[in-house]
Amino acid sequence: MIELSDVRKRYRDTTALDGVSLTVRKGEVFGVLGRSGAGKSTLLRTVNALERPDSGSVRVNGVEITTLGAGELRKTRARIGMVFQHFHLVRNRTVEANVGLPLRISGAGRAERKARVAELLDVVGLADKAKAFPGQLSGGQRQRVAIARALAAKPDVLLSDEATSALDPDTTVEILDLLRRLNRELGLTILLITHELQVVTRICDSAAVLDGGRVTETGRVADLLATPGSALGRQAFDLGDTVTPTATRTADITFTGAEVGEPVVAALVKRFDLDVSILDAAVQTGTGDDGFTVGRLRVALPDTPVADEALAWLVERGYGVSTPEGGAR
Ligand SMILES: Nc1ncnc2c1ncn2[C@@H]1O[C@H](COP(=O)(O)OP(=O)(O)OP(=O)(O)O)[C@@H](O)[C@H]1O
Repeated sequence: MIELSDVRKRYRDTTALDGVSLTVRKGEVFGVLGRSGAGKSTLLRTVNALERPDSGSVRVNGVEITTLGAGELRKTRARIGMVFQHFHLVRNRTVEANVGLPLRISGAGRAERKARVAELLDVVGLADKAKAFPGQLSGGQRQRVAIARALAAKPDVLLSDEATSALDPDTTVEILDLLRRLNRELGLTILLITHELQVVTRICDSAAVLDGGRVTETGRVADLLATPGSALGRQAFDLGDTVTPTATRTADITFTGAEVGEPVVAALVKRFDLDVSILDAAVQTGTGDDGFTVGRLRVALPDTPVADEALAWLVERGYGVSTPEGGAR
């Protein structure tokens, strides 16, 4: 659906994108996670052709957009919706006028506009706010209006530029869940950029971590979380700097949905007669890939050959085992 291949972009002495390749499949929610300055906005702007990369290929729906002329570009852009951190609504227009704006621009008649706007406001849960002005709405409601407007032209792709960064935690969750629902119900492909890990773990099927203009890891979110040594997993399971008692070793055991209920510590104690202490634990659940649960447990074990054997046994059974520094065992 969206395919970037070796995309490079420099601004004078700054390399914003340094050979970015990634694939967003049709119908998925894909998150690009990165710190400020990582290149996220530049990446998003290359996808809707607001920015032309210096080199590399950007394909949207099979169309190479880096070489399109103005007319073709307008057509392609019409199939791409966009939402922003600060909503960008027209203040002195009502909610319904804001949502109907793209339809007015594309020349839709009054009756068609009215029907479509009513439908869109219903979808985002704001049917009762049609006559309100943006200034009378909460941040979350404004973002719903912006989402309705982005959907007006029935795009195949929605690009989200930090859509929840200006919202409080509860409203963030509401907007994320709305995006997820739109993805499911409309089959909408969503590419979002964010610096918030929670956005990725909560609604994304797949993700890429962007650092210094490079993709440092990419894949399905559940797989990235389950992979020992992944940066996403390290951030998500922030197990901290737990002190290892002397004469023991520390191991991180990562488990996925199917294994969550298994008493792994009890198994180690019983089967290997080991003295195991739980130092820390965290679980991540997401709606990506129709729901996943991945957990990580930090344990202290005696530094003995039996402990080696026990950890190898866990690996054989499909658990991820790593040292807390992040290196895979
Ligand atoms: N128009 C521009 N001119 C010069 N430098 C730019 C321009 N746009 C971006 N940059 C630089 O490119 C790098 C990547 O910027 P970009 O805005 O893509 O990062 P970002 O991850 O979106 O950051 P943020 O989350 O702070 O918006 C930064 O070093 C930035 O200063």
